[in-house]
Formats: sequence, C-alpha cells, structure tokens
Amino acid sequence: MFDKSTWIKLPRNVVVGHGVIDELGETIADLHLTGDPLIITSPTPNELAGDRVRAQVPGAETIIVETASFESIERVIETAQAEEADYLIGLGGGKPIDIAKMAADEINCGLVSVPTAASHDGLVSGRSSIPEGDTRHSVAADPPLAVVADTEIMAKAPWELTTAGCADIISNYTAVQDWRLANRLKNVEYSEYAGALSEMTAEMLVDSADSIKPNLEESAWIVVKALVSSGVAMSIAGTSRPASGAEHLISHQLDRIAPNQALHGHQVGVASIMTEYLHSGNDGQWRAIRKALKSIDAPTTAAELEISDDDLLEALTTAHEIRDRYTILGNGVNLDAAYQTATVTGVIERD
Ligand SMILES: NC(=O)C1=CN([C@@H]2O[C@H](COP(=O)(O)OP(=O)(O)OC[C@H]3O[C@@H](n4cnc5c(N)ncnc54)[C@H](O)[C@@H]3O)[C@@H](O)[C@H]2O)C=CC1
Ligand SMILES: O=C(CO)COP(=O)(O)O
Ligand SMILES: [Zn+2]
Repeated sequence: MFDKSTWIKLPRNVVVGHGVIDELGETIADLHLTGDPLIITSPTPNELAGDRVRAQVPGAETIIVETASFESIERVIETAQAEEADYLIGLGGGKPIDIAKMAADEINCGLVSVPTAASHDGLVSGRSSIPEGDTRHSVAADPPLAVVADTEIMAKAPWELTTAGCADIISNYTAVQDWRLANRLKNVEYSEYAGALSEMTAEMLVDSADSIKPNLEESAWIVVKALVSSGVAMSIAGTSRPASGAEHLISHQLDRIAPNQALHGHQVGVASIMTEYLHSGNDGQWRAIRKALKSIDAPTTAAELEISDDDLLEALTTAHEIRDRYTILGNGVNLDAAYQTATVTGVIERD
C-alpha cells in the first residue's frame, strides 16, 4: 500500500526589489490580514527601517530583541498576548525573524518577514533555529505568510552581511552530501527535489560570483533570490537538511564556545571547507569551496573569523554532540584528525 504523504508550507507572497518595504501595507492587505500587528526587531534594523514599517501599520507596537533565545520568544509571546496582536512582523536579520517565526507558531498567528540583510537563508524557511544551553533547536515552524525583501536596504547593509548570506548558500554543497550520507548509512529520508534545488542554488550563486560586489543593488538581488530558493528547499524537505549539515553543527558549537565572534554565514562557510575535506580527502573539492568563498570576500580561515585555533579545534571535535543529526562527523573527529583537517585546508596554521 502507498502510504506516504507530505505537507509543504511555503510563503504566499515573496516581494523582492527596490523600495518594496513601502509596499508592506499592500502586501498585508493582499493576505487579508486584519487588526494590529506586533513588530519584532533588533536595535539596528529598528533604527534603519522601523519607522517605514510603522508608517504602514499605524497602531502597531514594537518589541526589540537582542538575542535568539527562548527567553526572547517568551517575552514576544507575552507582549503579543497582552497587546492582543493579530499577527507578527519580523524585521531585521536572522535572529529577530527566527524569534518572530517561533512566537507566531506558538500563538498560532501569521507572520510577515521583512529582512534587512541578505545574511541567512531562514528568511522564507519553515524552520526556526534557537540555541539553548549545550544544544541547538532547529524546530519546524510555519514559514512567513509573506516576505518583503527590500534590495535597496539590503545593498546598503554592511558588505559582510551579504557575504555571510553567500557563504550560507555555498555551504549547501556539503550539507547535501551529509544528507545523502545519512540517507545511505542511517536511512534518513532524502528528497531528490530538495537536494537538487539546494545544490543548484549554490551552483548558480557561485556562477554569479563576478556580479556580487559591495554597494551594488543587483548583488543583493542575486543573493536574496538564492536565499529564497534555499529556504524553499528546506520547506520542501520539511527539514533544514538541504542547507544544514556538519558545517552548521560546527558553527552552532562555535556560537557556544566563542559567542558573537563571527556571523553565522561566515562560520558555516569556513566549516564547510573542512567538512568537504572530511568527505572527499585532499583530492576532493575543498579548494573549490575555498575559492568560491574567497571570490565573494568571505572568510576562509579561523583567524579571519577572529576565532582562536583552540576554539576552532574544540568546535570540530565536539560538534557531533550538539544534535541528533548524522553527518560526516560520525561519532566524533579526534583531536589529531581535527588538527590535520584544519591545517591541510589552511583554516588554521601549522604550529
Ligand atoms: N531558520 C532558519 O532556517 C535559519 C536561521 N538562521 C539563524 O539566523 C541567525 C543569523 O542571522 P544573522 O542575520 O547573521 O543574525 P542577526 O539577526 O544577529 O544579524 C546580524 C547583524 O546584522 C545587523 N543588521 C541587520 N540588518 C542590517 C542592516 N540593514 N544594516 C546594518 N546592520 C544590519 C543586526 O543588527 C545584527 O547586528 C542565526 O541565529 C542562525 O541560526 C540562519 C539560517 C537559516
Ligand atoms: O542555518 C540554517 C540553514 O542555513 C538552519 O539550519 P539549522 O537547522 O542547523 O539551524
Ligand atoms: Zn545557515
């Protein structure tokens, strides 16, 4: 008997382009959302774009969050309930959007995502990623009903936020390899469509690397399209597997060991050079990944991440513990192997 079923949740409206933040009101009306929203943002995005958002949703309260934590989510839920908010608007980078996504899921209301940086591929995904203690929760949450991504704002954001978004996409190469490995060794369900979409997204971004330049709005356009596509791959899969493998585990560990040191996308990029080496050895594609990262100005070494060699090695040897997700890290990389991996790939220098 055929007994498979799937439920793919995607945003209904994805509005991308120059000045589209001023079309937020229209986008909300198109979704038939009524009543007052609560705006969830972080300090800089609030300063940059909060007033333009508030101008279109008069009466909306704003809550400013600093960290992606369960405490922040709790605060948002309490405020939304006290204010009787009818839906949420997440404004900013990955953190406020993830918090808003999880809070909206919890209180069962809609979410509109207004990213101000092309720095991560969670802007359309049906996943929310929140650290807690020694672990990291990547939980299913409804994707935003709409995404309003203003390329004018994103192009003016610090260049490193855009290069972080590119590196988050380039890391899809190793994420998909980990997913296939887990399918072969652990019978983890694999989606050919989601895997192919994720790899094609990375391929297209790398092919466009020459057009990705600072202060160029077309660059923000190219990167946002890739981030949307990668987020859709996660939604099709119903898991972050297409865009998150061992390189993400290492980055999540770095968030614990060396908090707020480097951007998420930059960490996963450097980690994917090493996990590609672990997958395919010295003759594999790790040089191609490093070259792709360099071509878009993303870091390729621990020093460029401002992370010490010891912290990097600790993350590489302990990342397998963080989550029940089988990857090339298996049941752990020992310190000698980690040192070999990090030095051969030039991520750290030999003593
Ligand atoms: N749910 C999912 O599927 C995914 C979630 N993530 C999560 O997203 C987070 C990483 O996202 P980030 O955007 O790097 O973090 P973030 O939200 O902390 O933003 C990084 C920095 O950029 C600043 N910023 C944002 N827009 C700006 C602008 N236009 N101009 C100047 N500064 C601006 C913010 O104020 C912040 O200081 C992590 O927590 C990660 O786990 C990442 C990928 C996928
Ligand atoms: O960052 C992500 C994809 O780029 C989300 O992955 P996680 O499920 O590892 O948080
Ligand atoms: Zn990521």
